[in-house]
Amino acid sequence: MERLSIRNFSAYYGETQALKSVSMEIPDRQVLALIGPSGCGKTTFLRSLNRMNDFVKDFSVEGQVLLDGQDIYSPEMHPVILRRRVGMVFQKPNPFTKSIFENVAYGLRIQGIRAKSVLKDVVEKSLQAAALWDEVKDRLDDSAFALSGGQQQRLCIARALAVEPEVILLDEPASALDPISTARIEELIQELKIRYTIVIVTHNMQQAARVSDQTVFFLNGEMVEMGVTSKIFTTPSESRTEDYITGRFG
Ligand SMILES: Nc1ncnc2c1ncn2[C@@H]1O[C@H](COP(=O)(O)OP(=O)(O)OP(=O)(O)O)[C@@H](O)[C@H]1O
Repeated sequence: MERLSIRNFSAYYGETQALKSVSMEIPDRQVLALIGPSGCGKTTFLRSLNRMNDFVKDFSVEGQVLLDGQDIYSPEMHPVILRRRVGMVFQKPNPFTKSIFENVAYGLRIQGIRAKSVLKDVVEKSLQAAALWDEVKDRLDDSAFALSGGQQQRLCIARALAVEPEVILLDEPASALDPISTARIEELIQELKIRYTIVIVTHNMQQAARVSDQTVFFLNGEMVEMGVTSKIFTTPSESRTEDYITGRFG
């Protein structure tokens, strides 16, 4: 079953068209990797899935993004609730200037949840799901900035998980991390897909091949091809995909 359906979706920054009538079905509980050369529209596409682009002046869209059948750009969809359902983790870890505990509890606090027992429970579960609990359980009151970059990124993932999203968007989540931290994030993605739908932008083709079930290749705002990752990386249907993955351009 698909979690997200994208139908003839175009996006514009003013007059500049960044996405050209993209259509795809994003299945539930799988990892979808978005690949393509710089400027092809990967980030624009990712940020369109939880309306992060609403903050960009003169940004506009055409077509539809359906989350469980509901158009996320319809007036009935509240962007704050949408972003709770479709969480996002950015390229550079961006913890808040708060304790480890309060970073994870943040989303619940803004929902008005105050009960200590509930907060503690959710913080522990989220940190466990983000594979960080064992490293931080004895110092939850320390500043988030006392953590390493890789730990901070897992903290940001825990923060996203705490509000129980359905979809997690990852924008090059490991590009600022060392190889060991990167491997941990990749392992974590494999664990998370049991429960969540994951969409990841990556410049690292080996990473896309390792972590994703399906891969989509973008070029100049156009979706060239989408398919099972092993097929895209071995026998793509389109010569433009082949040129890119074999390093002939991009
Ligand atoms: N805030 C913005 N204002 C105007 N144009 C933008 C903005 N953000 C992106 N663009 C343009 O939209 C197009 C797609 O950019 P986007 O960032 O989505 O590409 P990308 O594939 O994620 O690139 P990269 O791999 O370099 O991050 C580019 O032509 C870019 O210049």
